[in-house]
Amino acid sequence: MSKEIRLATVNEHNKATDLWVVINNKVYDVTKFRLEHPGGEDSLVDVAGRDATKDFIDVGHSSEAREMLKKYYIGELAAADIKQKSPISCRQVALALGAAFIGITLVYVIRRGVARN
Ligand code: HEM
Repeated sequence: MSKEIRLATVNEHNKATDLWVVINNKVYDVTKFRLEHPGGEDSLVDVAGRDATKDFIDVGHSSEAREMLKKYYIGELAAADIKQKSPISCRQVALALGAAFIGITLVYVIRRGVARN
């Protein structure tokens, strides 16, 4: 089993010469990579010791960049530090409301049609 790393531990590795980041609940040591990073050293130092998932995704990194991550993988973020997603997403609520609205409208239209005849 892969090693579980606490977020508090990741937070300690927050400088250029000791640089860990979390991306998609996986922990990476990019201390050496920072000097080779095509997006510059600073963008990595800015997120040192913390969750960089959003920053990494926002840049729109290539599949090559995502593939490179494997090289720097050191472990999984501890389960206790993983934010649980709400079981019901906003999208599901919107879909359910949309379906209910269409259903009610259909019943109304059909009933009016039946009443006319
Ligand atoms: C930690 C793992 C990371 C790896 C392995 C990585 C790798 C790369 C690679 C290979 C590129 C070249 C373009 C591409 O192939 O997409 C790139 C560009 C870039 N990266 Fe990263 N990156 C990482 C994290 C980050 C983070 C956390 C940020 C932002 C805070 C960032 C910001 C950028 C920027 C601004 C560019 C330049 C984009 C451009 O000029 O088009 N990267 N990165």
